[in-house]
Amino acid sequence: MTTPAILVLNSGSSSIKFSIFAFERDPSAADLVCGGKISGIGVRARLDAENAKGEALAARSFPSGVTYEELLGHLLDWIEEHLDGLELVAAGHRVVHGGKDHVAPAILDDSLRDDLRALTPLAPLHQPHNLDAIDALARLHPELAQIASFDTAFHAGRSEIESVFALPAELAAEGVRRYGFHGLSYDYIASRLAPLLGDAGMGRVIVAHLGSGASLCAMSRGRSVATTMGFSVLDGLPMGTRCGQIDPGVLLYLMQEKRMNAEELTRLLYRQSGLLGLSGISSDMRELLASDRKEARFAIDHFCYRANREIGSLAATLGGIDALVFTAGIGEHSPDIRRRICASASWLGIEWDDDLNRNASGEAVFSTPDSKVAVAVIPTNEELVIARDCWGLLGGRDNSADGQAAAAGLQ
Ligand SMILES: Nc1ncnc2c1ncn2[C@@H]1O[C@H](COP(=O)(O)OP(=O)(O)O)[C@@H](O)[C@H]1O
Ligand SMILES: CC(=O)OP(=O)(O)O
Ligand SMILES: [Mg+2]
Repeated sequence: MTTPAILVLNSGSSSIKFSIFAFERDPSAADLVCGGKISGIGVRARLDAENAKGEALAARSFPSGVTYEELLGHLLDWIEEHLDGLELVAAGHRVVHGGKDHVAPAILDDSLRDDLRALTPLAPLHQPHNLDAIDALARLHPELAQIASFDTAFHAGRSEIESVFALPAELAAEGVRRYGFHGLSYDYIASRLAPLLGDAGMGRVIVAHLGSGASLCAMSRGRSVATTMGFSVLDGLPMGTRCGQIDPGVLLYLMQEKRMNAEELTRLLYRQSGLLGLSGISSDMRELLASDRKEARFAIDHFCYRANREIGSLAATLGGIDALVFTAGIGEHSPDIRRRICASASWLGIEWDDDLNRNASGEAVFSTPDSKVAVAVIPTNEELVIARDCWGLLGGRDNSADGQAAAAGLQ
């Protein structure tokens, strides 16, 4: 007897996460069979995996210089060797950019893959890796249904005022717009707001997704109202290696005076800026927090300063906030960064309990009972959102090619 299962792959800028869920009902966290990640890509890559009970299945480091493609190959080999008793019926992928046309999860076919490849210049740290994972899996399992879930989709319902740049209108019609990203993460967090925070969760909420990539999302009733990332994943907060918000005049200066071409600018803005560029030490927040060098402290100070400025801006779009929620690598694991951001945003009515913050593990509220604004940590679960998308497209129907096409409305 084999258990039907969904494999979910989430390729981020510094990590490849995976989860395998049993595919017998609309998935919940309880249907996880095993999962893990390759983390520290570009810094100190390692693979960790565990089963549903939290028991370690793999813990392995890779030599420096190992490429993203090689790591993906190692991960897929590891997964193949651990499919005992499981029959994969679908694979779901996080795809960072869906562009203006793809605003709902979809079954991958050649035409969708071509569309998504064309968006690579808008997300060069992500889109090629997302698509490479899709292609690698198609080679290993040509019959397997593959599904794309888009980071941009959660933000698709924002107002036109929020979504445009003040550029000639033809450019917006062509797709030069603010899309917003980290939508799978925000979608998951939105689903946890009411259970954890009650009415405050359904009110005006800012979610801070602070990972290698970092953004903020202002939500009202669990829907995206405004967000810090824009046309590409460069905008908004400074990140591990990305610059965040920048005056476009800087780019004109670099082109005209420094003669930088598009490739050089791409390298500078996506790979050499942010925490890495500012500190000259590392893109990894853990390493900066552990360093006593003043450059590391300055980079962290700037990161927290920018987060506070952007929280102010998003709070203005909501007319005040009822809750502030932290998630992703830094947001979930660094009480220090959470404390600093709460301290600078305390003018919004935030009061927090230091002990609760320091000891937060899993989902945790760490505001004081009198705080006007609830403050919480919610570990994100982009993989579960993707697994549910797979279920929504394929679930409850027969999983033959005909059944899948019918489920997707293709027949
Ligand atoms: N305990 C920790 N304290 C501070 N930062 C952490 C901690 N654990 C992870 N991080 C940071 O989280 C970031 C990676 O976040 P993650 O959401 O996993 O990244 P990705 O964008 O690749 O999905 C890195 O900067 C890492 O240093
Ligand atoms: C959209 C984005 O920046 O993703 P990540 O944080 O996973 O790099
Ligand atoms: Mg991520």
